[in-house]
Amino acid sequence: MKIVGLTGGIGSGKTTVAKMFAELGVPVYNSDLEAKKLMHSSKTIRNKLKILFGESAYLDGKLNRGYIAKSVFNDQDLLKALNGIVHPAVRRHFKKWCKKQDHSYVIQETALLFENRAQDLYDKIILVVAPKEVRIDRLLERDQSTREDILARMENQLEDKEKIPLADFIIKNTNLEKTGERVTEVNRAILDSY
Ligand SMILES: CC(C)(COP(=O)(O)OP(=O)(O)OC[C@H]1O[C@@H](n2cnc3c(N)ncnc32)[C@H](O)[C@@H]1O)[C@@H](O)C(=O)NCCC(=O)NCCS
Ligand SMILES: Nc1ncnc2c1ncn2[C@@H]1O[C@H](COP(=O)(O)OP(=O)(O)OP(=O)(O)O)[C@@H](O)[C@H]1O
Repeated sequence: MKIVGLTGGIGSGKTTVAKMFAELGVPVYNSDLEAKKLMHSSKTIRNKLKILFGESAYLDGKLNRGYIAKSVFNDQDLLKALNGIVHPAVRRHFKKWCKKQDHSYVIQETALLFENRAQDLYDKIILVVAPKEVRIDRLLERDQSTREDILARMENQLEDKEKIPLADFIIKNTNLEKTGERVTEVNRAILDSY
């Protein structure tokens, strides 16, 4: 079974594109979602996060996302420490998940693929792109975040122009119908390449 990475900057439309692949029968692993589940369910991770962020890491037993986000996206060392706790656990969990899938390829949706220099873990890499201002507008509409919050996350991610030469397939996501057509095309190209 081949492993395909699906990445893109914040608000590019990774999850939207991942759902389109899932509709074509491709098993999809959402790293953001699974990371959060692990941060909730793993006692080891909970304890490490409490040491790093104090008791405020959890609020009423639930991950205090707002507090953690505010802390890490303005502090590189803290962000590195958080990534160092969460990312290895996600990698282990993903490997186990893969063993349960039955398809010629699976997709791992992950925001920080190139940032983590994880290219070698994948057989193919799909990059979702959209203009920065479009991404910001989408996020302002979707979340309660401010422009400043969004820019702080973007600053911890590579620019599209740095990622484009490193990807096998680019999906430009500005028009949903065209994105759907491109997803069908990329799925076919991946199936034909094995
Ligand atoms: C800081 C947290 C609590 C904020 O939660 P929140 O629900 O607001 O955001 P969510 O996880 O849905 O991420 C939304 C987007 O933010 C960006 N983002 C998230 N984590 C990071 C990070 N470590 N570095 C840069 N950008 C990030 C990505 O574009 C991501 O798609 C959360 O993102 C987190 O726990 N991050 C650390 C784990 C991680 O790196 N996850 C991403 C890949 S495994
Ligand atoms: N082509 C599009 N046209 C209009 N809206 C879109 C399009 N693609 C995605 N959206 C909307 O933009 C927002 C961001 O999309 P999505 O959640 O798929 O991005 P993401 O890259 O997974 O985001 P994040 O990095 O925050 O996880 C969502 O509200 C989604 O419905």
